[in-house]
This record gives sequence, C-alpha cells and structure tokens, in this order.
Amino acid sequence: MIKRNIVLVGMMGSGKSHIGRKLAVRLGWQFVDTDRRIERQMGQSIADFFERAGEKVFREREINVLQQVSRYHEAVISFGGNFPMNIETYRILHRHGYIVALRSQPYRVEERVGRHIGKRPTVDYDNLHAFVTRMDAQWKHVYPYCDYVVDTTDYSAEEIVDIIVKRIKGDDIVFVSREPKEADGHHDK
Ligand SMILES: Nc1ncnc2c1ncn2[C@@H]1O[C@H](COP(=O)(O)OP(=O)(O)OP(=O)(O)O)[C@@H](O)[C@H]1O
Ligand SMILES: O=C(O)C1=C[C@@H](O)[C@@H](O)[C@H](O)C1
Ligand SMILES: [Mg+2]
Repeated sequence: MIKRNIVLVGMMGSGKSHIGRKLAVRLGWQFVDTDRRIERQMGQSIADFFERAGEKVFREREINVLQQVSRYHEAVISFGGNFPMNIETYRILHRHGYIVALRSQPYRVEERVGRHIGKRPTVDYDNLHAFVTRMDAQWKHVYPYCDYVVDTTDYSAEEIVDIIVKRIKGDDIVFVSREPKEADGHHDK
C-alpha cells in the first residue's frame, strides 16, 4: 500500500494530539493538529470560535483544513475529536493517509476530558459519563474502516508510539517522500 501520511482519528481524549506530536518527532515528520491549525487561522481558541461562529462554520473550517492537509507527505495529522467521519471525509483521508484510530475505555476518556472543563465546546461536562458513553457507541462504527486501531487506555505515550511505529514498519506500507514544492514548513505546536 502506498501512502503519504499518517492520520490519527478517535474520540475526544483518546490522545490524538498528545501521541501525534511524539510520533512525528520519532519519525522526523511534520506534525499537524487540525484544532491548533484552526486556532492559529482564526486567532482564537476552538471554544471561542465555536461559540462565536457556531457549529456549522466550525465544521466547514475543519473540512477546509482536511482538504489542505490530506495531501501532505510525511506528516502525522491529528484530527479533532468531533471530526465528522463519514464516507466523504473517510475517502479523502484514506486516499493518502494510513488511518490510525486511537481508542480508550470510557472511564479513561472521562478522566482525561474532565481535566479541562470548558475546553471542548460540545462536551456536556455536567453529565460526562452519559456523554462519553454515547460518544463511545458512535465511534465503534468507525473503527472497522480504519487501517489500525490502538487502545490507549493503559499505555504511556512512548509505548503507543512504539506500537504504531512497529506496525507501520511491518505492514507493507510505503510512505512517499515529500516533494519540495509541497513542503510548507509548518509544524503545529
Ligand atoms: N497515553 C496517555 N497517557 C497519559 N495521558 C495521556 C495519554 N494520552 C493522552 N493523555 C492526556 O489526556 C489528555 C487528552 O489528550 P489529547 O489532548 O491528546 O486528546 P485528543 O484525542 O487530542 O482530544 P481532542 O479530540 O479533544 O483533541 C491530555 O491531557 C493528554 O496529556
Ligand atoms: O466539538 C468539540 O467539542 C470539539 C471538537 C474538536 O475539535 C475537539 O478536538 C475539541 O477538543 C472539542
Ligand atoms: Mg486533540
């Protein structure tokens, strides 16, 4: 299989941003976090942008970022936790991206998401358990379409990076190197 990049998807708090950054460092690739990119483009936090512009505009911005970054070479791309995974977005991701889904047991997601009250605009912090249970049920339908699924409940970031690196070295994937004209030099923090 020939790919250009690795995309990390999964529910909020599964560790996409945390792991993605470290995976990119390990591979010597660029790192893109769609949330951070939107925050940079809009000059405000996701929570503020979402509140001011509304969900529709936020989702359009996410799709716009998806179209920009899905063609990158040698990039680890971490998506937002509410990123609309449907047939259309899946096709765009799958064309150039090796899709790694991060999943975690709901209790761990509750623990991680509950650490930053207010950061994630659509989370119902007053009923976190029920919210995460619903999210977990929705994501279960997405995993079968992904190239690889890693459970991050009980592993450190370093261990998860090791698991992904081992998998991509053994999974008969060739990652096409970046062409100079497409390199944009941006690294998301
Ligand atoms: N394997 C792990 N071990 C310990 N802590 C972790 C691990 N993965 C993530 N975390 C912590 O959990 C929190 C949520 O992680 P992170 O922000 O990476 O999730 P995310 O999947 O990017 O969420 P979102 O979809 O909202 O962007 C962070 O505080 C992060 O440091
Ligand atoms: O809809 C939401 O509440 C969110 C959307 C994504 O960008 C997430 O990454 C963010 O943390 C929360
Ligand atoms: Mg994130």
